[in-house]
Amino acid sequence: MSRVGVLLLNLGGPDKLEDVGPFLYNLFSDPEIIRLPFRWLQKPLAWFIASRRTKTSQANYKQIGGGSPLRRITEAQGEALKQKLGDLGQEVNIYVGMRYWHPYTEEAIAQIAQDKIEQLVILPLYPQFSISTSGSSFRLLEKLWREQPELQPTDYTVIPSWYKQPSYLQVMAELIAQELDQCPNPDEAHIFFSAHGVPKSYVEEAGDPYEQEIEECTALIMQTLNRPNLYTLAYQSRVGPVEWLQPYTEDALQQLGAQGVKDLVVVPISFVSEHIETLQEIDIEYREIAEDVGIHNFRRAAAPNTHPVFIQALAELVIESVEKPSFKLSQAAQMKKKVKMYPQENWEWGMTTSAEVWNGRIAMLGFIALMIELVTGHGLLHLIGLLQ
Ligand SMILES: C=CC1=C(C)c2cc3[nH]c(cc4nc(cc5[nH]c(cc1n2)c(C)c5CCC(=O)O)C(CCC(=O)O)=C4C)c(C)c3C=C
Ligand SMILES: [Fe+2]
Ligand SMILES: [Fe+2]
Repeated sequence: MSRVGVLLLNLGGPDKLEDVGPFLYNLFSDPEIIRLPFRWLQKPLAWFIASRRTKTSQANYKQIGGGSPLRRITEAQGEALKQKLGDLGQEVNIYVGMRYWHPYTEEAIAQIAQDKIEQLVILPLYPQFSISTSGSSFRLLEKLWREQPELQPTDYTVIPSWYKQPSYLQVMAELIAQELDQCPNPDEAHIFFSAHGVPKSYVEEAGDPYEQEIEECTALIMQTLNRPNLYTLAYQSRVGPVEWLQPYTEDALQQLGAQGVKDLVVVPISFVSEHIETLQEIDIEYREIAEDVGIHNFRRAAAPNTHPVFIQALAELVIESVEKPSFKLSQAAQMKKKVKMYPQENWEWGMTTSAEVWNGRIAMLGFIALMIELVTGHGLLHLIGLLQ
């Protein structure tokens, strides 16, 4: 029997307040998070935005105990999954690969090679695909294995997205029902799906399937729940002044308040663990907005975390993917053929470095323009909304 490993991909989060600055720098250095026409601009801009955001972000992390619970929860999910798969007769090693903080994806793949894993299942802990999340992690894996082919396991398979998985839909429905049943009139409470947003251009220009997968997922959860409640889908956590997917959570809450909604169950939909956007943004910021507009019974469905039905869902995904023919990172790219990844690379998944096309003179002029803009606060990046 071959040695099987499961690589859980996740975003990562700062463990303590001092980590917030470097974590934000890593995040904004990712061209799948800030899409710029020039690669050389990425690092200076990441440094600039991270420095400006660190204080606010630290204040938010302070409100949830001084750090992200993401590592702890992801590792607990991994432990529970290993146990569950063992019970089902499938012995596996579990690895956690975070995109922007420890334990980094680089560390995970080094360990996978050291453990001589022959068959690897790559499972992103994002139910829906986005260029900015699973796409970014897949791209990193491709790059790492291209640079160090000796680290690549003999066989691997990717699960690109899994929002239709029946046990996942079931756990989401159960978590919502639990909150509805605490309301005075359970059928009258409004269900409010709050998905993490992405800039609108990701969907409209780069072909990110994220919005469509979120909409489909929401409808499937409502079908599984099978209750008569009205529901809304909105997008949270907008960063910067460019347009993101709409409606924005804060606007939708105000609208529902104005319509006289009193009981609300918020459902975080794009992430499977508690993190800063659930514990701080929803539980503190959005609750305050809701209460101000008269929504007095504001409840939130818990994230699936280590709920046994959720762990069952992950186990089913792994078992199915081991049995099926393997699905490669290049196929994940092909499947999303219209998905444009790095803008610097001519909007393709491949590694053609178009940066070389830009001659030194243009780069130097651009660099001077950036420096002037950072000092004066005026210029093209402010105009197109990349700087505030
Ligand atoms: C499916 C989930 C997520 C999508 C899509 C996503 C896109 C996205 N995020 C930013 C900017 C930030 N994200 C930050 C934290 C953060 N993001 C997600 C998930 C998605 N992001 C999670 C789970 C977390 C939190 C990790 C934790 O610490 O618990 C942050 C840092 C926090 C803050 O300062 O608010 C930023 C910044 C962009 C720009 C983007 C799409 C382009
Ligand atoms: Fe984010
Ligand atoms: Fe946020």
